[in-house]
Amino acid sequence: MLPAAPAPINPAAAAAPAAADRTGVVLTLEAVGKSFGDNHVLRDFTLDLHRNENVVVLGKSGSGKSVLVKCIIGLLRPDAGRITVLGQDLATLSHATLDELRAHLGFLFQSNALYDSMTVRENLLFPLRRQWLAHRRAEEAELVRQALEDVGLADTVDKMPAELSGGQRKRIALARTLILRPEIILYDEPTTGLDPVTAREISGLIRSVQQKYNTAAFIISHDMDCVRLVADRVALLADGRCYAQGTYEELAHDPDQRIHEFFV
Ligand SMILES: Nc1ncnc2c1ncn2[C@@H]1O[C@H](COP(=O)(O)OP(=O)(O)OP(=O)(O)O)[C@@H](O)[C@H]1O
Repeated sequence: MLPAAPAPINPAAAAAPAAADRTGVVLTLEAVGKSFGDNHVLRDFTLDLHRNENVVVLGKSGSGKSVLVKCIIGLLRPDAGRITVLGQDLATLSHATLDELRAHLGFLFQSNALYDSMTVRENLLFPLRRQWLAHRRAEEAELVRQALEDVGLADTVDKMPAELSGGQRKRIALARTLILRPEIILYDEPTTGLDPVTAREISGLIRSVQQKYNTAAFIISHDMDCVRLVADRVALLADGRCYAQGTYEELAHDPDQRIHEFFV
């Protein structure tokens, strides 16, 4: 069971799992290229993500992080290279198969994308019903309870999003993602707009989710405190490629100026 929020994050609990099983590759980006006219946003971008691994992609504004995420979820088609998600080459998939594959991916958007006119319970039920998991109807209440407990907000089930704080809305958005038990979660700037304490709690929660569900996460973040807390590996996107990758500590001590400037 995950620690109830908003318990202070224990740095030890937020550390990388010591004996994590990282044998399986769940996402492969091989020499991915994407241009818009003369704007060559991605050129030869290569990166792997393993099961139970959190990879954070760093990059300057406009470097192509969102384009990369859109390519991974099949909203944009790369001009070059190959993207394999859970063993499936995206370029070969029909719309229907791509939709099925997306059911194994969770997204946490910067905006949270909660439905304001729905209660927390209805927000959580929405993805279940959209995925036509009708056979699970009997379990729905339990799934909602478990997902809310995972994010430490079991008592908010009948509230409206407008009644919640920014940090609570982020947690509910994560609960809504977790309810489908995704194998990979994509986080887009998960701590943007939150105060430092709440941001740290969300970072701890990202770690807790990883440890409880063995999920892999592909995380876009500018918040270096979040990066330090959640990343097993950091990849730097520059000039359209994976300019450098390593642990937070490795990159933080790299003398290369282009890497160093993110860590000062
Ligand atoms: N649909 C599109 N059509 C044309 N150009 C696009 C499109 N989507 C993105 N771009 C361009 O691709 C480049 C990278 O954009 P992207 O949004 O991926 O940057 P980012 O790294 O996510 O930036 P930020 O950190 O500011 O969100 C930008 O020059 C942008 O104008």
